[in-house]
Amino acid sequence: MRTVTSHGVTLHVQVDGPEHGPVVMFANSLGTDMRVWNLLLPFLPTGLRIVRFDKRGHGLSDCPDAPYDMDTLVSDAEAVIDALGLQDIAFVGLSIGGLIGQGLAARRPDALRALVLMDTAAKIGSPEMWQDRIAGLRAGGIGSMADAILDRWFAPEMRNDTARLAPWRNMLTRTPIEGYIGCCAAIAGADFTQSTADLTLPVMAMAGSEDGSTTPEMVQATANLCSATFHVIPDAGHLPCVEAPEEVGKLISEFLKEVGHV
Ligand SMILES: O=C(O)CC1=CCC(=O)O1
Repeated sequence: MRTVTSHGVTLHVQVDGPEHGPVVMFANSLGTDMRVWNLLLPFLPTGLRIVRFDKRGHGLSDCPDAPYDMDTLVSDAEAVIDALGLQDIAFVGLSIGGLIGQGLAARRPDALRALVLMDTAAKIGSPEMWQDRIAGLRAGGIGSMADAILDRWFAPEMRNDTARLAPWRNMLTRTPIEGYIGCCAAIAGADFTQSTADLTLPVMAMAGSEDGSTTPEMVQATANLCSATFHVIPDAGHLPCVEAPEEVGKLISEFLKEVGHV
């Protein structure tokens, strides 16, 4: 376990693999922490230097009061890159993590060599939708919305498997409310349509066929913006790295080979 400080906020960082291995850096989604990648990692090539961090307000990172903005979340990822001296990074971003990845690719073309956009888009939802969610969270807490959120996260087979679902429900409902709301506010204000259209690095995008949050159509529209290849993961929702880790691992491994990262 390591820590990096960004704007006075301590971020929890985990680095695994050989010091000089090709770097793959991950950014997780709203209401999850870096453990969302645990099932996927065994399906990636050996010898990678795997860098994960908990974005502010999530996991073991500090949780300042809401609201946050996307510029700050991108700066947090940049602080991790600079503190660890990372270069030639293949960045994998899930949902809000994919927004962070798009912002980072535009801001730090010197540091990123490839981007994987997983169940994300250049713009997710509308500011009104996020303000409504924030109002609901302030009124009833995350628990009051957990069923609706899990319906978007997972396809029916996993949703109906109480034991398999339990750790993810617990991860979601144990997310600090300020951290969750802070990130909702950041998503509400983020629109990378223009800068993502200007990206020149290789990008691969994917979406779970049953994703109720960033639908395959939304993800494909963002893939088209930046000439990314696009894949649909059958029978998976918003977190295909959890529901279909082997298939996601195969796609990422092939992409890393295609771009000469491994
Ligand atoms: O809760 C959702 O709708 C899923 C989601 C949207 C952005 C994110 O990171 O997760």
